[in-house]
Amino acid sequence: MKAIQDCYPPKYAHCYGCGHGNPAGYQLKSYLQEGITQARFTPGMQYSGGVPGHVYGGMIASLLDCHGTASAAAFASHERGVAMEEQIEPPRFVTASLKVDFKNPTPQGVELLVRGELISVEGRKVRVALSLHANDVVCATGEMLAIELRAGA
Ligand SMILES: CCCCCCCCCCCC(=O)SCCNC(=O)CCNC(=O)[C@H](O)C(C)(C)COP(=O)(O)OP(=O)(O)OC[C@H]1O[C@@H](n2cnc3c(N)ncnc32)[C@H](O)[C@@H]1OP(=O)(O)O
Repeated sequence: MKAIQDCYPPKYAHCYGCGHGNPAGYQLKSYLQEGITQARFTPGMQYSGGVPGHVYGGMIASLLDCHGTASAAAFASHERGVAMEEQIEPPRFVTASLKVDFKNPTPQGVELLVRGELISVEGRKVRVALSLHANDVVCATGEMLAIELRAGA
């Protein structure tokens, strides 16, 4: 199955978190299946937070950020009745607002699961509920407002 980010054309594939054309980035891969988006990622040990053994909060926020915009593009496409991979120019969403709640420490050295669920689509605005899990524990939740860029932007 093709990842949502792998549908981004090369000129939009340089995002540090999710661009498949950025060899120094995370190259996050998100998938839409049965109405839910999911991504899996294991941060390197250099992304240590202040407490030994815990992941840095900025890393967690960036995973929610990149998974959220990918989710918004996939959800909006689905609402329009077309899959991401069927489009030459899929919709481009950027983060206007991202709220993160850190619920539990996120352990290092563990594969993290990031999930997204559609809250609403209102014109160019897509709201996505996000969560990040480690060992089946919810470590963070979030809510994103993603905005579709205007044509030609
Ligand atoms: C093909 C694959 C590509 C793939 C591309 C790959 C992208 C990967 C992105 C990774 C995630 C990121 O880090 S993205 C990078 C971080 N984000 C950014 O740099 C975005 C910076 N901000 C902007 O460029 C701009 O503010 C935009 C594009 C978000 C919105 O500007 P605009 O297009 O002029 O739209 P504007 O009229 O202002 O707003 C539209 C509607 O949204 C509302 N709105 C706007 N901002 C907010 C806000 N913060 N909180 C609440 N509501 C807001 C407005 O009230 C309005 O509602 P109403 O009046 O219509 O009701």
